[in-house]
Amino acid sequence: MSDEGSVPPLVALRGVTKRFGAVVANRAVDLAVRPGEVLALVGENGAGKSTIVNMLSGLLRPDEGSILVDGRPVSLDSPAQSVRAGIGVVHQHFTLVPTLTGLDNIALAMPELGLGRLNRRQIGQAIDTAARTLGLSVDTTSRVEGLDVAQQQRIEIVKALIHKVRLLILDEPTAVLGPEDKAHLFDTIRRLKAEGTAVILITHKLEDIFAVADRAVVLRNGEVVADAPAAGLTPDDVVLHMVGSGDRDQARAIVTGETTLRSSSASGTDAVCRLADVTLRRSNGSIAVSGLSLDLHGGEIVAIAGVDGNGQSELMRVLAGMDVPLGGRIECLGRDSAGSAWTAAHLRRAGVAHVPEDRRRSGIVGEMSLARNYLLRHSDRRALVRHGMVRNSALQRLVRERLALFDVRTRGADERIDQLSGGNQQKFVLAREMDGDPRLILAAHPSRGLDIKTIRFVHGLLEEARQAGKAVLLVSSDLDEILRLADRIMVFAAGRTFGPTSRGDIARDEIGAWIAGHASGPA
Ligand SMILES: Nc1ncnc2c1ncn2[C@@H]1O[C@H](COP(=O)(O)OP(=O)(O)OP(=O)(O)O)[C@@H](O)[C@H]1O
Repeated sequence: MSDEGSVPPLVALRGVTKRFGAVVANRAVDLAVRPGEVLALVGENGAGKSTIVNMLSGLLRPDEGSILVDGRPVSLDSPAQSVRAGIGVVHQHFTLVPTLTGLDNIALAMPELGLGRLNRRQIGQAIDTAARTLGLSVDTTSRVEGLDVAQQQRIEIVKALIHKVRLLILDEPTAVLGPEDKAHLFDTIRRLKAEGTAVILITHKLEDIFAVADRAVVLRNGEVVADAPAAGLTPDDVVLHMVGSGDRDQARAIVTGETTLRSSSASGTDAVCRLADVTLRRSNGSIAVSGLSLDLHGGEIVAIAGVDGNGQSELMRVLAGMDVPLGGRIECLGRDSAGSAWTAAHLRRAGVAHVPEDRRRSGIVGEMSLARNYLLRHSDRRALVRHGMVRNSALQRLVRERLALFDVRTRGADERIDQLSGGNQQKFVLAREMDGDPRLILAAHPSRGLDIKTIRFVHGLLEEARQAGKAVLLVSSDLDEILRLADRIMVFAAGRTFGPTSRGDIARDEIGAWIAGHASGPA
C-alpha cells in the first residue's frame, strides 16, 4: 500500500448515511481507497454493500456526508459524472446487450464517438490496449449471447476500463466464475494494482479477500465494523465482524461449514426422474447438450459443475417444464416430456421445486409484494386461495412465518420485492420454493449472492432434503459447494458432458480440468 500519511485517498466516503424510508442502508460510513490498493468490501446480505456501490457509481446520492476524490468533495449525480471522476463499475448483473457483439457493446459505452458513426478502428484499438494491459483475451466479434459468463465479464471489465478508470469496483465478480476463470480474474486485479488502479472488490467468498485484497472493510447493518489489513485477519475474524456475535466457535463452524447430515446412499431407490439420450437446444437454436442420459434418485444430490452457458440453464428449464427437449425423452414424477402435460404448472403440481438461476427474470416479479410473489408458486393451495379469492390473512401469516424461518431481512410481506437486497431476494425464492414438500428440487446456483452464514443454512436445507428422501439437482459453478454437497457429479463444459461419477471417485483437480474442458474424462 502507498504511504498513507502523504497520499490522499483516491476515493473516500466521509460520514455517509443513506436511508430508504425507515431503513438505514448506510450509517455514517467512512471508507477510503488509495491508488494501487485492493479493498475487499464484505458483509452479510443487506449489510449495505450495493448501496455504497450505487452511490459511487452515481445512481444514488448520500443523504448525509460526502464523497471525496483526491481529497476534494465531489457530487456524483449521474453515472456519467462517476465515469468522469475516474470510477468504473462492473455490476453483478451484467449490462450487456445480448444480441450485439462485444465491440458494439463497448461502443455503446463510448457515446462521445457519436451514434451511427462508430469509429470501429479507434474502439478496436482502445479495446486492444485495455486487454493487453490486463493480460486478457477478449472475444469482441461474437454476439454476447453466445459467450460464456467469464467472457462476458471480461467484456464488462474492458468496457469499464475503456474510460480512464482510476478506481474499478467489481460487484461479486467471482460468484459466477469457475476456478480457472477466477484465477484469471485475480491476475487481472493484480495487473490493475500494479498499474496504480484502485480496486474495490465486493465478495461473499472469504478466500477472495486473502487471495487478492490488501485490506478488508466489513459492514454490518449499514455500519463499518472493521477496517483492517487483510494480512492481519483470519476468516474467523471476518465472520465474527460480519455476524457480530462474538462467538468464535460459531464463527469457526460457519467458516468450515461443518455439517451434521451426511450423504444417504441412494442406490437402489427408484428414479424420480429419468433422462434418456436427451438433446437440449439454446434459445438461438444451437445445440447446448446432446446424448444426455441421467437418473435422479430420491435421497441424493446430483450436481452439475461447469461454467455457465454450457447447457445447465437449458437442462433446468426443461426439467422445470418451461421447455421441451429437442431430442430424447424425460420421465419425471409421472410426467413424460413427450406428453402434453409437460408444463411448468403440471411439473410443479407433481412436486418439482425450482430455484432458477436468474431470480430477477424468472424467480420473482420485482414490482409485486413479497406476499404476491409467494402466491406465484402456491396459488393452487386451498388454504391461500378459495373460489378465486386470495385469503389475505392466511397468506400474510404463512409468508411471515417463512420470512422469519429463512431470515429474510424485509419490512414485511407487503414490501415490494425489488426493494430487498439481492441476497434477501434469493432467500425469499428459496423460502417459497422449498415450501410444500417438493420431491425434486432443481437448485440453480442456490447460494449465489448469499453471505457465508446463509450459505451454510441453504446447504443444510439441501442436505435435509436429501435426508428426507428428496431428489436434488444442483447446478453450480462453485466447486466448494459441489464437493461439499454432491453425491454424484457431472460436468458440462466446452460442448461436452462428463460423468456422472460418484463424489468419492473423483478428485478436485480432475473436476477442475473437466470444467476447463481440458481432460478427456469419462464421457
Ligand atoms: N431501492 C431500495 N428501496 C428500499 N430499500 C432498499 C433499496 N435498496 C436497498 N434497500 C435496503 O437497504 C439495505 C441494504 O441493501 P444493500 O443492497 O446495500 O445490501 P447488500 O450488502 O448489497 O446485500 P446483498 O449481499 O444481499 O447484495 C437493505 O435493507 C435493503 O433492503
